[in-house]
Amino acid sequence: MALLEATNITKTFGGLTAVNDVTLIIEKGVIASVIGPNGAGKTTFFNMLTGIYKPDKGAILFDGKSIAGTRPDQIAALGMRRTFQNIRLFDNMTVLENVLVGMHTRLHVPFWQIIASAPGVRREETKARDEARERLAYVGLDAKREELAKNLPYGDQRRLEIARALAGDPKLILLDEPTAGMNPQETDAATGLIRRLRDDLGLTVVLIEHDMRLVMAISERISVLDYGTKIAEGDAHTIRSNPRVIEAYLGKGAAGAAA
Ligand SMILES: Nc1ncnc2c1ncn2[C@@H]1O[C@H](COP(=O)(O)OP(=O)(O)OP(=O)(O)O)[C@@H](O)[C@H]1O
Repeated sequence: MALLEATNITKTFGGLTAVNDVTLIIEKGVIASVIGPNGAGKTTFFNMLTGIYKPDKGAILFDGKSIAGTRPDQIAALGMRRTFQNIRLFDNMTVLENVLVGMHTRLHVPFWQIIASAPGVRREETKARDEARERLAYVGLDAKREELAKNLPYGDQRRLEIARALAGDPKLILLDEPTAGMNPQETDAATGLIRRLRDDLGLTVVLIEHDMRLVMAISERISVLDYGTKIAEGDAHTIRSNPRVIEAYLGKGAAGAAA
């Protein structure tokens, strides 16, 4: 069974169809990418998967459960986590606190115990801190855990977003432009990290990415959106030579010129 099955989903904003009847099936354990020119509907698509928008039409099954229209926090608790195109960290919190926030869906103490600062709460807190530090160590940021998020270099902020997404022990992680704004060294490090998420942690990874070198190197399956419609799908070799994809990126007539 696929981990994620989004079937025929559509989202319109006023007169604009941002995502048009798109189907995406993600098998467990793959690294997949969704690509397409600016405004193609990629982020809107992610926003429907993660509950930020409800699709106007279509079905989304995650791990066998129907989730279209489910709240983002509930979807996160089911094991689908994401990072954002525009980094969304709590700037004035420390690196460690940012990861602890990501774990809130998993704390198992009732609200009244938190108010009363009961021993059970302290135990949970210690456990949560240990786990958060483990995630930070995994992305290489444990030594910076007491720094404010806003003071981290850009590449570290993106890694912190990944650590926070990992804090919920997800099954599926959606990365929206994980290397945007990175220099080549940071991009190489991020590529290695994304591979390890799958190879070491067994996660399923779906990314939106504009860096074609990264997409082609890392993805087993690539889906291409253009004006909200899926125009191609397949492995890197298939996508690279698809005339509709070349046209979408380079304009009409480009496919012939590129051949
Ligand atoms: N909340 C919204 N209200 C109105 N229009 C929107 C909204 N969100 C997205 N759109 C429009 O939907 C279309 C798809 O946008 P989306 O951000 O999903 O594209 P994208 O492929 O992620 O683009 P980029 O690569 O530039 O991030 C665009 O025309 C965009 O202007």
